[in-house]
Amino acid sequence: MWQQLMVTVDEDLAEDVSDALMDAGALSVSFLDAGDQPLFEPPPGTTPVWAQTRVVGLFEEGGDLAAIRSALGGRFGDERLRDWSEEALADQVWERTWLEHFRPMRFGSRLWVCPTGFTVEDTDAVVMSLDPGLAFGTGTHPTTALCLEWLDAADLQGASVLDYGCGSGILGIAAALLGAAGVHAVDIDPQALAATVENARKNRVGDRIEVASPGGLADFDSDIALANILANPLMELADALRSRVRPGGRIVLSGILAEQADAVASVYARKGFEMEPAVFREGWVRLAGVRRT
Ligand SMILES: C[S@@+](CC[C@H](N)C(=O)[O-])C[C@H]1O[C@@H](n2cnc3c(N)ncnc32)[C@H](O)[C@@H]1O
Repeated sequence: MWQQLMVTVDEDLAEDVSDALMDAGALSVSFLDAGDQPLFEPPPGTTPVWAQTRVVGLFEEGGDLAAIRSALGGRFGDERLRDWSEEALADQVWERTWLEHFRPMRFGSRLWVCPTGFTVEDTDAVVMSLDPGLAFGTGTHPTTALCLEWLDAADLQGASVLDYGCGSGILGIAAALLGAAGVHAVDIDPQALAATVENARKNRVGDRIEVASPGGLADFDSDIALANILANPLMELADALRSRVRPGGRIVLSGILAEQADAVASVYARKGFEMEPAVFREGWVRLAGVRRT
């Protein structure tokens, strides 16, 4: 058994209360919209913000939740911590719980990502079955979705693809299912490489996907390199990624916040890529470009 401790706070206090719950021994902390209060109208290109957040700490059975409540009240003020509640939870596999809310999703015109056990009633569909394990990449994040839509619209027949920062392997596997002849999938996280191998096997493209850590990457030139990481590592990796894209080949970058798009695009333009206009979604950006010949 486990126990959950929940409290509603104003949005600006949520991070501090989360840190305090972790310091008090929480195994994880998550944020929920606190319910029916109005959503602030988000300015274009930014992520919506809720006025109040329900902060949920997960603890092992037997922890003294009353003492934790009292300590947080003393630190932040009881009046700022509203609607405390506690709940006992039965044992379950936590990293899989979210899969209950994961449903088939379509990206572009024909590419679908489906949790194991679901089917898609569309005869033209290209369907990826996905269990991300502990690695990032289900298609629910806007940056992954932007890359999947780019792949759906591209001609990948016979292409050589690099998936740099592969996470669950979602982008490389999508490329293989859409016709790529070979994919190199790279990550610094061994769990991501393990998830990619397993997901590639499940989607019957294991023979076309090679996984490696950045230092173990084989010598090759790709037609397309995808990297959904974050703006700073993408700028640091510009030379390494350029060296993996053949002249005339394409680069697709995401994990970039809207306000970082110009900086990342100009680094890649300086490295010899003809950059296209950025595509924006929910405060995130996808950049794409062609390596000049
Ligand atoms: C945001 S996730 C993207 C996962 C997946 N490609 C997607 O689009 O959903 C970023 C991944 O990049 C990996 N990563 C971060 N920095 C890296 C680096 N310098 N080299 C290789 N992988 C890196 C992380 O471990 C993580 O799995």
